Amino acid sequence: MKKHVSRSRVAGRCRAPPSKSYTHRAILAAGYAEDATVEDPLVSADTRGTMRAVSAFGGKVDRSRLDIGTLRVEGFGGRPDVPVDVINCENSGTTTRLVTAAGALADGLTVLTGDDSLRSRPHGPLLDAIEDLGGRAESTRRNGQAPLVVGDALPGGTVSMPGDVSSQFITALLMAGAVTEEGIAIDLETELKSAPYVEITLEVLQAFGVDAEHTDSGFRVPGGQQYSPEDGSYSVPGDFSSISYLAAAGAVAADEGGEGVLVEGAHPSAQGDTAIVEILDRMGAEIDWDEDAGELRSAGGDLSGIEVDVADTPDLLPTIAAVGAVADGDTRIVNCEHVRLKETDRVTAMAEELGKLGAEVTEEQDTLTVHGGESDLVGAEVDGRGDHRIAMALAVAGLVAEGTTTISDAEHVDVSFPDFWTVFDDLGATVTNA
Ligand SMILES: O=C(O)C1=C[C@@H](OP(=O)(O)O)[C@@H](O)[C@H](O)C1
Ligand SMILES: C=C(OP(=O)(O)O)C(=O)O
Repeated sequence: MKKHVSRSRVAGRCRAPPSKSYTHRAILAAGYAEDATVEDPLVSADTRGTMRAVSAFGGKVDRSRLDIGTLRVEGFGGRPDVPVDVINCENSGTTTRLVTAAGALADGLTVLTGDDSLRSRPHGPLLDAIEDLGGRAESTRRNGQAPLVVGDALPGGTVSMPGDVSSQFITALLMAGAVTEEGIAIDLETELKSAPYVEITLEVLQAFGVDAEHTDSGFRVPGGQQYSPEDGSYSVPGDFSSISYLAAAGAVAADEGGEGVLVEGAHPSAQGDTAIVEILDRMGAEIDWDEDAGELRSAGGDLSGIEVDVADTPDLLPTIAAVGAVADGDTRIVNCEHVRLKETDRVTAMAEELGKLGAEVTEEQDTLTVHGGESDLVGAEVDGRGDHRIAMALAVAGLVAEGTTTISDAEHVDVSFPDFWTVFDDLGATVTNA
């Protein structure tokens, strides 16, 4: 599906969708539990994958009360059953990694696959770790990519693994490790990238009554634990990766000193992507975050380029690049090599797609520099590359580009922000179907 976005101004109130990262963890944690409700979950293509996995493992996911924001999960209670069929994780890396470790707990084999993008993403270090911990974990093509076959009742133990490919490997092992006999200790061989996502995991584990902790060399979770949330329920906060597009829209296309874009549901949490507030502020946008009210207001200003380190916040790269294309001077996005391992290589994707709009961009392996203000952006046909974040970031650039920008693969917003186009339109963006 293609969407046309024409140059427009935005303003008004909107609501952040619930966090994808918290929702995945809460649904799987509820699966590990006997019984739990997840309040305000994100229901999107990716989180439906995690729901399917919990069902495949013998849990029951009751969606009948989603109209009031409640997802009821009757868990499989500890070790999962052996699924009767292959689990299709579609486009979701989080589902794949978290379910790989869960499947390794079962007394049999679980087979996981996904779409073309997912089947090109790396899982090797997680598979090696599971093997080292006494389980079975193989890639059918022996290239570390899905389809994957995992199982054989992972007993746990201590394992060394790199931390610079995906933090989801750590999250997966911590969540599964809690129900192993021996627990799991992870020694990191490299620096940890995307570290705040492991903090999200620790926060959710704690809310489900599971102990896990940092160690000098990595993380540790004792075995033999039971998942059980206080009061039987867990409530999901708003998603700051999704908020980044709304705040960025305000920064590039809401009048300075005006009402701006006001995002509700923006409460503080462990999400590293709350850094978007400080980043847009440093770039010169008018940003006010009322943390108690959970309201973030963003309006325009004289934007200028800055240097941003995305080691902890890979999902912000497309947003920052889009704003950088509008700002004066260079925006240098450093430490971004791991952003090449997402739904698509987002470093190349943003360099090439912003280039089609007339931006000058220099791509290096670990750095993306957007030379803003060199020339005005001009609407063009751009490719969403089957990647929700590329499509949404290009929509932000489309607000400023002269004329009309046509974005392909626009339906992929369903992965993390299903209402994106409606919310964008309600804020005043001129969006039409192609
Ligand atoms: O654990 C999570 O919820 C996520 C971790 C990050 O991935 P990596 O740890 O692979 O960088 C992030 O990019 C992804 O969107 C969600
Ligand atoms: C990379 C992402 O998610 P996942 O790894 O779950 O596919 C994302 O949402 O940007």
